[in-house]
Amino acid sequence: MSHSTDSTDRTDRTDSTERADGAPSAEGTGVRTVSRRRLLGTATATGVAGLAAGAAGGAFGQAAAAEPGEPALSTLGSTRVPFHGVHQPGITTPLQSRGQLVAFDLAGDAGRRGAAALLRRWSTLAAALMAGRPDEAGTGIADDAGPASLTFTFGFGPGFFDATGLTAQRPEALRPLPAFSHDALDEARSNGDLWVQIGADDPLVAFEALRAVRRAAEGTARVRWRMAGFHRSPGATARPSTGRNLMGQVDGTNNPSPDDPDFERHVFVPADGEPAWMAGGSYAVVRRIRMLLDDWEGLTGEERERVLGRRRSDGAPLTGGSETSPVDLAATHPDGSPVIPANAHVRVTAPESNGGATMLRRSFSYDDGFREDGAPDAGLLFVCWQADPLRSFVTVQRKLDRGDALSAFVRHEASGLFAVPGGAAEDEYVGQRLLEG
Ligand SMILES: C=CC1=C(C)c2cc3[nH]c(cc4nc(cc5[nH]c(cc1n2)c(C)c5CCC(=O)O)C(CCC(=O)O)=C4C)c(C)c3C=C
Ligand SMILES: [Fe+2]
Repeated sequence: MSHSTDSTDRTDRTDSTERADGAPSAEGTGVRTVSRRRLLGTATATGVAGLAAGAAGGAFGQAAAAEPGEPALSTLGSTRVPFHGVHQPGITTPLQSRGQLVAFDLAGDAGRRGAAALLRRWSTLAAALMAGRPDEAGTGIADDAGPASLTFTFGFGPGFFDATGLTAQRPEALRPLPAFSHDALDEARSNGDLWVQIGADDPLVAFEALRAVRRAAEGTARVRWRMAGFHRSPGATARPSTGRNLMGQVDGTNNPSPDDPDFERHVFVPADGEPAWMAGGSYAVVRRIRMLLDDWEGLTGEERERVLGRRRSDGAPLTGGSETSPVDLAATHPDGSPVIPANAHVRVTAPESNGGATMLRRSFSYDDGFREDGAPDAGLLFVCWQADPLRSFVTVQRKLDRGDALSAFVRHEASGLFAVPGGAAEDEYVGQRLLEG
């Protein structure tokens, strides 16, 4: 575990107001274009950022060059992430500003053949849209935009295996999550046979992608639930920095980094792991966690910081230093009380408090308006990735359930656990090793 940069939501995106011909762009148009020289420079920058992820088999962005005589797309729009690879995209890809999470249930007569055909269609579609090729079956929602770092990530829920006659292939790690005492789960918005995570740096691109996966599923699977999330827009801050959640906290600091020697082991199923079709894959835990924002905002700034164990202003631990300084869990005040309170969220969740349990958190915020009682229906679409959910998420969530100061201000309202197979090779579709194995 490193206390270094957060690999998931920091990226070397270059903001430029130069036009394709090198002249500065018109003030106030909001359009950002880049010169070819700048574009290549940016491609290198994003490539370097991506190589860390790429070394872990993750995705990296590439800025697309414009056709001669055509204005270049902005770096933001033209950045694309490869679909094929050892791991699926959307796990180590820097977190995009828009997320669409959608779960499907297979139709009763779909069976293994129907499921295989669907995964083949989805993979073809994802590869095309992520490369910036238009969806011929669509209505052109995102016609003017580049792929904007679009990613698709496909997963299987526990029910998928019975529905396709592949019960014997169901991973041991996909056992249903235990009930936690603070859960208030809505079954209609939980679980599902299939799960698709879509990320993009443009809302229209993300929405078109959602429409496309839904259209391709027609007759084979129907939508069970859908959740839309967001994260800070690239370029919104003076320099790339860890984003904040809707409680105002810097969130993501202590994520494991692809540079950590243990990263692969913690996040991905090894090449010789079980079951064999999950090699290079990962398990995603998805939790819709509503924040009790009115209660939270009723606390003083100091109280909020003690709930978390970090400063609001810059995310530094209460034991001092900067955002990336190690959290000193042993530090005490002169009266002997711990500087990081016993029930502070960062103490309860730290790997040191959980026998080394580690997960990669890659969550979106959500805002679904107001509930009937007037309270905000907003919070975190918590998504975490790990090689072993029992060892990682379940261990930490059990501990949170027993005594986490943050728990008084959140409600877990929906839940899912999905087996996300490894990435598809060039001549493969996602899940082929399971469905044709
Ligand atoms: C079971 C796992 C976790 C759940 C559920 C969870 C919910 C949750 N977390 C925040 C905000 C923050 N969490 C932070 C750190 C952190 N959280 C978890 C796990 C879960 N969080 C871990 C493993 C860690 C890292 C611990 C460490 O190694 O120090 C932080 C601090 C900044 C950071 O490191 O990311 C914040 C902020 C919310 C709001 C939330 C539910 C809505
Ligand atoms: Fe947390």
